[in-house]
Amino acid sequence: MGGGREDAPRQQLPINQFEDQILKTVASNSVMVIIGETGSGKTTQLPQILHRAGYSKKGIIAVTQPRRVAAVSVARRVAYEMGVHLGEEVGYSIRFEDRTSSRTSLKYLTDGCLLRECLLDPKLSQYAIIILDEAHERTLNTDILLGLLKCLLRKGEPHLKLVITSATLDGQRISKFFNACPVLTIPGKLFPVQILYSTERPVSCFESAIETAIEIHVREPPGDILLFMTGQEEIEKAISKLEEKIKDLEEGVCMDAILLPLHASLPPELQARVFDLSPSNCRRIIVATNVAETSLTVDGVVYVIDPGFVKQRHYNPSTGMDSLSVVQISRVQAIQRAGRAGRTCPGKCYRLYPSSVYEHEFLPETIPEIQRTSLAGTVLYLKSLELPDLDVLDFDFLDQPSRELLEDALRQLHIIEGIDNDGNITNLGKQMAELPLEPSLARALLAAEEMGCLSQALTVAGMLSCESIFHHNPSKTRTTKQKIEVKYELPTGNGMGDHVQLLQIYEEWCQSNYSLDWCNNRGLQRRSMKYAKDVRDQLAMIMKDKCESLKYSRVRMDSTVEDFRTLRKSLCKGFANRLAHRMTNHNGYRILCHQSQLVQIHPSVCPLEVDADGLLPEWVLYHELIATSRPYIRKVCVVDGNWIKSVLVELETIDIYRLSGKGSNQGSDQVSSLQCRANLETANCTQSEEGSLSIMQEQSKSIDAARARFLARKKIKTSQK
Ligand SMILES: Nc1ncnc2c1ncn2[C@@H]1O[C@H](COP(=O)(O)OP(=O)(O)OP(=O)(O)O)[C@@H](O)[C@H]1O
Repeated sequence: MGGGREDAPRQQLPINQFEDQILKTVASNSVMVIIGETGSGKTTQLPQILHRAGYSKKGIIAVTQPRRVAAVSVARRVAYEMGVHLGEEVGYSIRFEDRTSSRTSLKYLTDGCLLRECLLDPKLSQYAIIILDEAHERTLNTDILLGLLKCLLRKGEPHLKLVITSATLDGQRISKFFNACPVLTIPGKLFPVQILYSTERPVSCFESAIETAIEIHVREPPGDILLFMTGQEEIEKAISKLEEKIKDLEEGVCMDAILLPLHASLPPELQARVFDLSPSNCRRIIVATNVAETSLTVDGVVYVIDPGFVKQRHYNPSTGMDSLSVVQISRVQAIQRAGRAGRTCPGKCYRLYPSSVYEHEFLPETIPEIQRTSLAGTVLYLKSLELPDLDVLDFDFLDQPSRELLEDALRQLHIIEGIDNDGNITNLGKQMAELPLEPSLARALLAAEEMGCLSQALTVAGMLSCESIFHHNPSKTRTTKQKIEVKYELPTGNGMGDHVQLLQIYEEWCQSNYSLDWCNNRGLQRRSMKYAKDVRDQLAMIMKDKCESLKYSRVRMDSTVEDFRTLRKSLCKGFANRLAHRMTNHNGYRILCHQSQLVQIHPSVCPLEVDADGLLPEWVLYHELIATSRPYIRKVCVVDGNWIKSVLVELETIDIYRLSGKGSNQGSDQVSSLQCRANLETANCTQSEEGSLSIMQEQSKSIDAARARFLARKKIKTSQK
């Protein structure tokens, strides 16, 4: 097999038995779908098959992955199999990290990276073949790529071929989307996985997961365990619980254990630890979120524990609110999870739910992200491509997002000046789309460049890009200070909010020469700070290419109150769509852009200035509006009402009909902008628990509606069968 390393099982991988058939189909078609079981070799072998057949002489073979961890680990594996150095013939490209060279012929990259490349080269001329891998995940980016590539191939790009692969996707539906392209189904996998169901749903899934892990550890033969949890906090809790329980086990009753977390906000070097082989006579227990669900082969994993839940973000366009809720996984996800076992030897998957739940309660597929996320970035992106026949509202998506989501995106973009009154992309909008940031943050950077505070804005963008720089939520830090051993207080943001505080923290850290001790003594995670620095450096490079004011992008260490003020003004430009106004007599806020939202400042926000009556600032902007136990705004910055006057006028005049290219209308769709005005005028009414409750109810109704729409589509499909 090529000039790379030989190992028997690799030759036996099911996909390698279909080499001739795959090559014949690719040769005579521009698009094809390959459905093969988990572990059949789609991700690692298919690109090598095409490479051996000479396709990489015509251009690069690209393989997209929805997740960064997968792109990196699979590229590493394929480089190893081919016996080449990573970054040369085989490389990867993820946001803020490119490990490819002019010799690269197999390139693993995240779907987001490929989308960015389309901006610079809409014909993707350097590629011979694009493999859209893990299409079943239905990430927003993969869905956009499906539509764009369809558009590109329809125009007849003879140099380009497309292969869509999945273990569990409905191949016929994709085939129909691509004019009945051929579907090749590859049966079989290398090793069997035994599925074990619980007889009933446990009272506590968490406890049951811990017990199952301990039981496997005590009773089952050697082999690593992969346990799925819903988020970082739960993972940390599970690891300390497992630690306790393992310590309590009698000596000699079982082998040693190594506990490893795996989640997206873990820095790459710690993520990579799960791919190291375990020392002999030692069992690794990997506790992971769904980042470990697809694509990954963690050599040594024999046992998978699947509690059947996942944390899912859901955006409601009528409230502008994101909710992060724990929901049941889909059957596709359950299959993927089980597929993490049985890759290098036979395995077992413990499903902590009965088979009836799997059959009757789980959705067949995951609701596509495009139907449950804010589409401002997507719409801006599509508009920036300026394809002559592309109408964003009628873009050919595999599953159409709701009209409400698309119109919400247009409204957001108009407020931050990314599109004009007729819905056309502005020059600013084009520049925003070129930055690898969400539109609001991109707009704020551009405004900062104009106002002379680019250095500060770059720092804030870097700091906002990490999940949390604090070892713990700062509100908790204050109460458990003794435990965390915080020796020095952090800067406070001078009452102006989180953005200023983040800037002050970074500048002080910079003064300490990026010292580890400085972080430790202040309860900060050095890794997150380092990540913020890397992102800041990358953004500074990008801005340097875009404009000539690099002198401003070097880290300033001495920002003054005047600089804080300019920074806050520039943030107003980007976050004009995320402004909140305090109610007259108490500290509840109303969201401006979305029909009288009532929200509160999240406890994690740094202390804001209060007036003599104990009232918080009148105007704030926020980074996140999220429904947890109640609707909260997080990452908040104090602004001056005088800076946002033009936004308030703008909000009154938005004409959604015109924005969506349907001419002008003075009718009902203006209601929401007028509502914003009404919100301001009636801002003296009191916020009540019912207010919060009704928002939560609204949110859950919206999740239900998305689910119902999804199921309706499934029903139609079944009845057509
Ligand atoms: N890092 C690795 N270490 C050991 N074996 C590996 C590794 N990566 C892949 N393999 C072997 O190659 C097989 C095929 O992996 P590959 O990722 O190509 O499958 P796949 O069909 O893409 O699976 P999935 O649908 O789960 O992504 C694995 O089952 C395993 O036997």
